[in-house]
Amino acid sequence: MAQYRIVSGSVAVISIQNPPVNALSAAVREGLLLSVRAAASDPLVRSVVISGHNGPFCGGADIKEFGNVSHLESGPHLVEIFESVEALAKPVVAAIEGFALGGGLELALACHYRFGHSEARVGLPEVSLGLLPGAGGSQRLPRLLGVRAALDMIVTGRHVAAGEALKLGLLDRLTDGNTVDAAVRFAQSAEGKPLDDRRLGNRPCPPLENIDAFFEEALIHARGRARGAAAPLACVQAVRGAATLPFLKGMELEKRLMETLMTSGQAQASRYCFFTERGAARWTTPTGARWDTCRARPISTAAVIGLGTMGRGITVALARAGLSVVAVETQEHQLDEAQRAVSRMLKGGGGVSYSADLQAAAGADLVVEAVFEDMAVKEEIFKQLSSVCKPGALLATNTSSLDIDRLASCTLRPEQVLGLHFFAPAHVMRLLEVVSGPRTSPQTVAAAMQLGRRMGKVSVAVGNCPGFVGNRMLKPYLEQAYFLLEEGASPELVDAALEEFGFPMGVFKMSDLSGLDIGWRVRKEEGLTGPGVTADQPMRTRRGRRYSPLGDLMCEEGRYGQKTGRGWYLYDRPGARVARSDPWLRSFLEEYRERHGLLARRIDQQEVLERCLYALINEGFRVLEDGVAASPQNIDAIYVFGYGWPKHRGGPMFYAAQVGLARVLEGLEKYHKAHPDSPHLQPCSLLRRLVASGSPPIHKWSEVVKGHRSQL
Ligand SMILES: CC/C=C\CC(=O)SCCNC(=O)CCNC(=O)[C@H](O)C(C)(C)COP(=O)(O)OP(=O)(O)OC[C@H]1O[C@@H](n2cnc3c(N)ncnc32)[C@H](O)[C@@H]1OP(=O)(O)O
Repeated sequence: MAQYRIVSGSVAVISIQNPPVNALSAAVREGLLLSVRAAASDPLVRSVVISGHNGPFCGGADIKEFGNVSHLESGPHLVEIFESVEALAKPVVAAIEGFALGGGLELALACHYRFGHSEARVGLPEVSLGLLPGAGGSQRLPRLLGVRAALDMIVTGRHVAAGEALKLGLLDRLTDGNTVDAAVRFAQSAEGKPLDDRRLGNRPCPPLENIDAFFEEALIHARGRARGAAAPLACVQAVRGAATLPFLKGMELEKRLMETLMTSGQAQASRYCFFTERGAARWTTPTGARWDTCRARPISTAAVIGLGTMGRGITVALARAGLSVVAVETQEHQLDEAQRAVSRMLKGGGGVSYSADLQAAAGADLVVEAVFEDMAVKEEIFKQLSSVCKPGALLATNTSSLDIDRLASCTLRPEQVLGLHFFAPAHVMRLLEVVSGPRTSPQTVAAAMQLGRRMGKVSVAVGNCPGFVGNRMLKPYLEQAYFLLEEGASPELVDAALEEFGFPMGVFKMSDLSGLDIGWRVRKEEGLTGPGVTADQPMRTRRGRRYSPLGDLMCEEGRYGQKTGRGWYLYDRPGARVARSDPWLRSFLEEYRERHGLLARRIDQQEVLERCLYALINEGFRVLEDGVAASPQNIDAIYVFGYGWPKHRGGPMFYAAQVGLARVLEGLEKYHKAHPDSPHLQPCSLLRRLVASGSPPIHKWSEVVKGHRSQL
């Protein structure tokens, strides 16, 4: 689908037409090539403008076709089309509005001139799909911008705003007006002028000194950031080809690298993440409410109660989304400090007012309570909010694990109570768990989901249970990590295995960063440790299950992690970030093992991964079984956008499918046999049923889940 028309007597305007993002589907590719040929052969046509229909220039290749070889191979290939564009003997101008991304920018690079709207953005984001710019982009961009700037864009995949693109030389001109009209005028002025120098395929790459050393360093840098992803490294190799090989040889290299990436599990996983991120917007809840059947009331004013780290971040996120926010902190000294911190983050006032009085929340459409994790305190606040707030106002808690229903019961409006579980730092992290209880109304969920989108979050609707989805699944993962320490592993060994898998941080470094005292407080609330535990109770057993008191003992020593300068690792000072091994911890673990008659054994990285990840995945199946998450895709979105699960591994449930459900089951059976006192290792019945049904692909799991739901 490409529209072809002649304007101003001599300019062929080819308009890509494939809403919503004008992706280059087989039909578009067919239409584009036919149009280019028509323009080439029509003697009346003296120049060409390529644009996108109804706004965006082009969002790139059609990602939906990638999983389907027959679709991908039908119609002309992008490389062939772009060659025809570049070879055209008449000037071709790309008129870029909205965005030119991936194949869209590669098309623009094949044009002889690029006109952009001042609000447009351009980029080669293929790397985040586990790919490289495989339609000439890796070869043409370095020839236009030079190696450094091109490599940065290709390896990071970042979107570049029009102003920067102009400075880089990626766009030739900008306009604030109608881009197509401006491009048409320009195309006419270029008619008959020589084009050889405008064809990037004809140009050499601008020279670079110490080319070998430059790429050596680029590779090391990319490897350090890639966390096991292959695409960034392939991008470096392809750009090196552009810098060192003639164009056609470089194109051959690009093709070879692309073929390897395209068929890889990593590209499949990254593509899956692209769609799970967007699919989360089509939410459903355990009570049967759906995204397409309820309308959300817009929220324009909000109050945040409690201005600790979370409350401040939430205030910033809400203000940046354009809401007018009143930030409430009853402790005056905290209020002053918070006001300064929020203003710094917002670089000014940003529509936020401050108060020490809960009454200030009276006029808000939404209240987010973000005080510390103490049920009694939260209950008291919800009681007060119920009477202070205007009718219709939504009351949300930012608890990470406490019971939403209990808080709803403290109010006279349980249908307007929900959880908004932000992740720290709340103004940065993409994930938002929108937690509904059995009495939360569909309109309340709809409003929260809409607000999440406004804040630029990946919002996932989940049901209410301890820890919701993310933290519930994290618990068995953490538990296995503690057990591994008891059995002979070190925090360094466990973290190395997880970081090699692709997590930005291993479990113990993560725990030091977020603070060991948070989990300690939750365990005290749950009666697992603290004054409620009697002296006659065995230290390593709770409620008939294996329990590791290691985290509690660390807290009793005042080792809360980075904030105290000591945790699972040692830090130079409280608040410092660089983790060093701590000889104290080694002795502490040795003494602990001796005291409890535990024999340290050799533990390898494979066991670390299988015990920690399979336990987490197993809980994911339970979450599905219970209906707390609506789909495995939602669980994966939570883990990728909130817990650092590497995108190129798709998320825990996708990973389980990729490893093979039968293998995961076998692993869990093996470990449960070795550790029968650890119920999290006992394979859950949904996993067993899926394996018994022949391990269907992930998008078919819901059929097996359906007949199987427990009543929450
Ligand atoms: C030989 C191979 C050569 C080249 C390789 C490539 O070109 S790979 C593709 C490179 N392009 C991209 O990675 C861009 C991906 N898209 C985006 O980043 C955003 O969608 C975009 C374009 C910035 C628009 O964002 P916006 O927030 O406005 O919309 P949204 O993301 O919700 O997307 C709307 C619907 O369009 C679907 N979609 C987006 N891009 C593509 C695409 N390239 N192919 C197919 N479909 C695409 C997206 O899934 C949404 O669908 P929906 O059903 O509504 O969820």
